[in-house]
Amino acid sequence: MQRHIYGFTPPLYIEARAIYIKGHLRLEVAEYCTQRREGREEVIYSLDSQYQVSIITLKAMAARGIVSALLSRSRCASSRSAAYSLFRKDGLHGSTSGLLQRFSTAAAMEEPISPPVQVNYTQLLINGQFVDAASGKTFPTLDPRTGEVIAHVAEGDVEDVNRAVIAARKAFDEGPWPRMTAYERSRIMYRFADLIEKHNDDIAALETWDNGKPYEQAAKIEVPMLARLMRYYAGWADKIHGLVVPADGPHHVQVLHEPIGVAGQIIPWNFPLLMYGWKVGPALACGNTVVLKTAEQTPLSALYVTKLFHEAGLPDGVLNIVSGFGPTAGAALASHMDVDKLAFTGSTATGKIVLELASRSNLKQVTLELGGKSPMIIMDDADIDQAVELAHFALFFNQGQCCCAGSRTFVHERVYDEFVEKAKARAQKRVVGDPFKQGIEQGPQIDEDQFNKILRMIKSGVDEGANLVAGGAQLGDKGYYIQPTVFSDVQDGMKIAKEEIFGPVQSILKFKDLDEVIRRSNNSRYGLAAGIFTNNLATANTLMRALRVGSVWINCFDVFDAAIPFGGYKMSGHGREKGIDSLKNYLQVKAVVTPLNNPAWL
Ligand SMILES: NC(=O)c1ccc[n+]([C@@H]2O[C@H](COP(=O)([O-])OP(=O)(O)OC[C@H]3O[C@@H](n4cnc5c(N)ncnc54)[C@H](O)[C@@H]3O)[C@@H](O)[C@H]2O)c1
Repeated sequence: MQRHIYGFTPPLYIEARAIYIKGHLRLEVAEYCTQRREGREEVIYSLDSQYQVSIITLKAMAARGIVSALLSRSRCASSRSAAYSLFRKDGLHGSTSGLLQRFSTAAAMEEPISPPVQVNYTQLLINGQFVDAASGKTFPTLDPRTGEVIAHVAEGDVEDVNRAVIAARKAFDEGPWPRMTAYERSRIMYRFADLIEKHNDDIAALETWDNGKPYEQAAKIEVPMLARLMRYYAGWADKIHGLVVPADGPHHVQVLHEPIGVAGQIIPWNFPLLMYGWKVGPALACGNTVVLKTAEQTPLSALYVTKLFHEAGLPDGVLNIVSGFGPTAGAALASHMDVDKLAFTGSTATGKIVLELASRSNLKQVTLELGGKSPMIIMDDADIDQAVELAHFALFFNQGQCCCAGSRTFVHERVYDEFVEKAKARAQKRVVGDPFKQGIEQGPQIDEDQFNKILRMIKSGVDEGANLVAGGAQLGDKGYYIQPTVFSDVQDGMKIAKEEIFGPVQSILKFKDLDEVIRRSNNSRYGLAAGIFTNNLATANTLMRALRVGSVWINCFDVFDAAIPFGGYKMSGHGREKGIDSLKNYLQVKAVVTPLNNPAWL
C-alpha cells in the first residue's frame, strides 16, 4: 500500500506489507521522501526496514503495545511517527485483535502452497474399474483457496448410476461378498484400515486440497478416524447375529438378520471421508453392496481410498463410486428401482426430495442425516475462559461447516457481557490462512455459493439489528476466506438464529433461567445436537433430558467416536449412524417358523 502522510514537508511516503512465513510475520516497510527539482521528482531520503517477529513474540509484544515495540527499532524519529500513523490507520495499532486480523489477512493473501500430492484418480469407479462417464462428460473440482481447477472429474449421470447399480446388484446376487464368512469380510476391512494408515498423508492432502480444511485436521484427526471407523465395523462383521425366540406353541422361531441388498449412499462435502466411513462401514460389515455418490465439490478422496479398498481384497462391484451432481446422479440413485436402501446426508431441503424420490419409486428404506441449529448453553456457574474456548470450537470447527455446529450460543445473563468480550477476542485471534500451513485453524469455505450465502447471512444479521462484534467480511481477496465473525444481542426471531449459516459466524443470545433456555433451545425445527457447559450436575441432568436432540455433549463438543450413535430428531433426520444402531439401517429382519414335534423343551 502507499500512503501520503500529511504534515511532513517534504511529504513522506510509506509502502508497507505484512507477510506470514512459517509462524513469523515479516513486516517490510519502505519509506521515502521526494522533492521536485528542476521539473523532476527526486528521492531525497529513503529507508527500507524489515521486522521479522514470531507470532508468539508478536502476541506478547501486542500485549505491551506492538507499535512502540516495533518502532523503537526504527532509526529515524520522523519515520517512526509516520509509520506509527500508518499502522494506526491500517488498524495494526496497539491491540492484539487488530494485529492478528492483519496477520490473518497477510496469511490468506499469500501465494497458495503446492499440495504435496498428485491427483491420480478422476474417473468413476464401477465394478472395480476406473471408467469414463457414459456421456464422456467431466466437471471441474475446484481449490477453495483460489477457485482454480484442481482436476476434471468424470461426471456420472443416470446411465452411469444404472451401470453402477447393475454391478452392485450382481455382486450382491451372485458375488462372493455376502457369501464369504463374516470373518473374511472383516479381514478385508482391517486390511483396508491398514492401507488408510499407510497412505495417511496423501489422503489428507487430497482432502485438504479439495475441501479447504486444515491439513493438520485432516491428517491427524479425520484420516485416522476413517481407519478407526473401518476397524470398528470390521469388528462388528462377525458379531452380527439373529435370535431364537420362545413363542407360544410348538414352534422353532428364528429371527434372521440379513443384509438388505444394494445400498445407495449420497454424501456431502463437509467431511467427505468421514461421511464415507459412516456409510460404507456398516453397509459392508452387514454384507451389502454399495453405490456411493460423492458431493460434486469433493469427489477426490473417495476415489483414492476405494482404490485402496480393492487393493485390500474387496471384490469387484461391492463398492462403486459415482462422482456427479445431485439433481442428475443423486436423483437417479434415490429413484432407482433396484436400490434397496438409501442413506443420505445433506441439507434438509434435499432430504425431503430424496425421500419423495424413494417413495415414488420402489419405497426403498431411507435414512437421513440433515441440517441443524444446535444450541450451546453456557450456564452462569461455568468457568468463562473454558466456556468461551468450547463455544468457539463448537461453532468454528471445520470453518463452521458442521451440521451439528453450536450455532446458537445461549449465555446466562450473569456472565453474558464477559463472555461476549472474550468470545470476540478469541475469534479475532483465530488463525486463518492456507490450510496447508502449519498452525492454521481455519481455511477457506468450500465454494463460491457457500461463501456468498454466508456473507448474505452476515448482512441479514446486521440488517436485523444484531451487534456485529468481530469479523463480518471476506478475508484477503482470493479464494473463499471469511473473517471469524461474532454477533452478540442476537434474538430468536432473527434469520441468523433460525437458519443454518454453515460458516464461521457465532451468534450469541442471552437467557435468564433454565426453563427459558430449554424452551428457546427446543423452539427450532431442527433437533440434531446440543452442548451444555455447567458444573452443576442437577442442571446438566435436567437439560440432557429436556433437550429434543440426538446428541448432547456436556462440557465437551463434537466427540465423534465410531461407537457413539449420531442422528437427528425432528427435521434433522431419520435413523442413526455409527455405533450399534447404525447396523439396523443395513439389515433386514426375517422371521422363520418351523413346527416342532415332541420338543424336549420350549
Ligand atoms: N446430519 C448430518 O449428519 C450432516 C452431516 C453433514 C452435512 N449435513 C448437512 O448438509 C448440508 C450441507 O451440505 P450440501 O450443501 O452439500 O447439501 P446438499 O443437500 O445440497 O447436498 C448433499 C448431497 O446431496 C446431493 N444432492 C443434491 N441435490 C440432490 C437431489 N435433488 N437428489 C439427490 N441428491 C442430491 C448432492 O450432490 C450432495 O452429494 C447442511 O445443511 C448440513 O447440515 C448434515
